[in-house]
Amino acid sequence: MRTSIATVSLSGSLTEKLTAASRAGFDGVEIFENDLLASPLSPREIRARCADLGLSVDLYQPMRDIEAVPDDEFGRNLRRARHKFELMRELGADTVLVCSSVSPLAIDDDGLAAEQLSRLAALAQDFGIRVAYEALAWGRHVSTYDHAWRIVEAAGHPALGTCLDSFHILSRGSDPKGIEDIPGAKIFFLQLADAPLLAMDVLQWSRHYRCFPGQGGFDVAGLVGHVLRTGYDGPLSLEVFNDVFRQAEAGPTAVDAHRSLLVLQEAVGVGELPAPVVPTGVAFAELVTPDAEPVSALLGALGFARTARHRSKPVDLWEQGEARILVNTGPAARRDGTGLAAIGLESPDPRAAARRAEALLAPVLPRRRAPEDAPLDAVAAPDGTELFFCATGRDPELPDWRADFAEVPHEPGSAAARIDHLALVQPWHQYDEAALFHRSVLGLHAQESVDVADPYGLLRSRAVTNADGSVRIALGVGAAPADDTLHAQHIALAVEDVVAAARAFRAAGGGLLPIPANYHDDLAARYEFADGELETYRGLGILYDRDAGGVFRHCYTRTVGRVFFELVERDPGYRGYGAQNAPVRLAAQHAGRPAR
Ligand SMILES: O=C(O)c1ccc(O)c(O)c1
Ligand SMILES: [Mg+2]
Repeated sequence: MRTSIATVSLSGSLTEKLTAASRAGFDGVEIFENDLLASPLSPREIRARCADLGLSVDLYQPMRDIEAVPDDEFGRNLRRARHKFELMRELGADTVLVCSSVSPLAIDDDGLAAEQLSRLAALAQDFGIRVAYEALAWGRHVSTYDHAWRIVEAAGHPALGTCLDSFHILSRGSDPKGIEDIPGAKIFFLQLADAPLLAMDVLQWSRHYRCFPGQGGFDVAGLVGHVLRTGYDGPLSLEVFNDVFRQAEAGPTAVDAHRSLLVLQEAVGVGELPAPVVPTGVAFAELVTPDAEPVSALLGALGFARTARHRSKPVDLWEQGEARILVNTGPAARRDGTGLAAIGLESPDPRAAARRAEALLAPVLPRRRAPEDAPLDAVAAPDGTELFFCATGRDPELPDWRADFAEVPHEPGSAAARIDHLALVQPWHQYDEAALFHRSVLGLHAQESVDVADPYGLLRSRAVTNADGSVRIALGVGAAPADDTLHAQHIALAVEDVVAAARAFRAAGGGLLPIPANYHDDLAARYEFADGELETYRGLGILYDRDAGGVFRHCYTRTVGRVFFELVERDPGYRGYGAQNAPVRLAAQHAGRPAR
């Protein structure tokens, strides 16, 4: 289907918005009047720019407070409309959106509304323009889509149809099934937006919190299904008022937006995307560091052995049980400092996984870094993390990343560990995008978002997982840029006995994050422990959580650069990540930071 986006959904000048929409692959745009008014380009020049960019002008909007008013007022409205229709002719836009009136002058009289809209449509028709009437959820007398349709139907003018907007329909709790009672040819336009489920005034909700389909709590795909069954054949158009997107760079937002429509079309059974290939485990996590020494010391104390070295690059492989960490001291590290740069995901079909990612607009990374390297499929996540699709030692037909590594002499490791989860820091404006990306590109399931108090801000975190929990990625975002997200990036290792692992780590010279005594005093109030158990936790800085499925015990290492490790002992039924304890952890990490 054709895809379109309202210019209000993107940041920047009108030309920046148009360029971003075109680059991301949209077919058309809805031009918001304010964007046009503020543009130095004339309507004709805007039309030419859109044509150059391969964009059609699918809608001009909005016209407000037109209908159901006293006759003299309506006369003035028609005069205003004539001006706009002349402008639209220059602009090359053939459909105008009219929002249901919010004016105190509007009269609660459907007959009058129908008659005046019909007169407006007659004028529009002279200009070759169609009028699409939309019910705003906060309209004065018309606030539901079925009401707007009844008025359009009563008007009975060929140049008058309705515009459906998923936000207005779903925020009001209207049943979208009734859409199927509208003839598709009378649905002149379809605007799509999702939103998080919030209990707030609907106007504020609409103007500040809309998001792209799949990023909120509405069943937008279900609504689109109803619309398609009417025979609607216009574009799927995104109209998203969102405070974050207003500030974020238009280019990435437009890509995010277009991805949401690709996923939506897949959900309603139109368009063709390669099927998701869900990862089945974590092959490795890759740290980059300009200084291998502290990272090696940390890994050594955690029980990892350096088992192999890359044949052509400054990359070491460290292993412990099933957990594998690559330590890369190449050029990227000198630029970015110590951090988590890449994740290897076990994939049943690495090529197909990459094809889906590419179809969903993920940047594809070169398959071969050097002529002698194994050809690996990899893409970049929105936060820049490189995702490698791996087949580790599974199939001689598939390239194995380990073939690039030559074993080095090492002691056999004793401890058993695997990667329980990885926590990534998202850019502040890409939290929703990150969840949609991991869900749609990787086929992971997104858990509820949790808010965690940080002494200097708020951390929001949302985990994406596969069905058996062998892939768990926590996507976090801090309120404050850069500095306060310092302590969110980490690698959590699942161990069989966290007490033994913490003791061994400490005995090997590792530094555990100290946890305040108040925390353990509170644990004593909340739970009953065996004799000495709590004292053990207190001594090691082990935190404790419990849900219906079981117990979670965990502790943290000191931070190196932007990354730290967590040791976790998870009962199989426990689903969380100890979010309950995260404020204490964050405070302890801040307290332990060198003074600035
Ligand atoms: O918030 C508004 O005023 C507004 C304007 C035009 C729309 O299409 C809409 O859904 C909302
Ligand atoms: Mg709308």
